[in-house]
Amino acid sequence: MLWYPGAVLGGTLRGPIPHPVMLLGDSGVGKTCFLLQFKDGAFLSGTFIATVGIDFRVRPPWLPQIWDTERFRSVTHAYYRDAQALLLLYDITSKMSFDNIRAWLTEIHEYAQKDVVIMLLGNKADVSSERAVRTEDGASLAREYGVPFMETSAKTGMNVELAFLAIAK
Ligand SMILES: Nc1nc2c(ncn2[C@@H]2O[C@H](COP(=O)(O)OP(=O)(O)OP(=O)(O)O)[C@@H](O)[C@H]2O)c(=O)[nH]1
Repeated sequence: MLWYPGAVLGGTLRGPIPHPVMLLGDSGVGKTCFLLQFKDGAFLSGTFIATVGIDFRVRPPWLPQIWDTERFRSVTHAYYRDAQALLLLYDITSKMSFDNIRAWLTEIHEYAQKDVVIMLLGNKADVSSERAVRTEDGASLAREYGVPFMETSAKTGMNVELAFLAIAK
């Protein structure tokens, strides 16, 4: 466990976080935004996020222990081994991203440590008009795999800090 310095987190969260935490999930589910929301409460939309994404690829100094896995695809499996906690995201407006969760979990069980802490997150919960995955379906899949679940929004910040707190327990 380590304590993240306030400068890294911003906001109010101070506490032990498993080291390291990885964010997983299909492209576009909101991993980068989720991380940014956690880091400083900011939400970036549209094209600007692509620019930010380039910085993520070289892992900025303020982000030493949290890896945005999509950007490190080629070495992902090695990183799985070191992860103590995984946040697995799908997009509630994308049925495909939800359907792919089973494949992600298979990969996790194959490569991650046996005692890794996993949490399933249905992100973009603020876009209720375009919802394609029911909350019950997310909860039921999570039950099937024995992992905790909640819906989040990297845009409004809903449950973002809570998710990191939950995996820190
Ligand atoms: N409405 C809404 N949009 C979101 C949310 N999270 C992310 N987005 C948008 O979804 C798009 C993809 O977000 P990213 O954070 O780049 O997704 P990613 O999972 O990092 O995608 P890759 O980098 O391709 O792996 C962006 O246009 C974001 O603005 C959310 O909670 N609500």
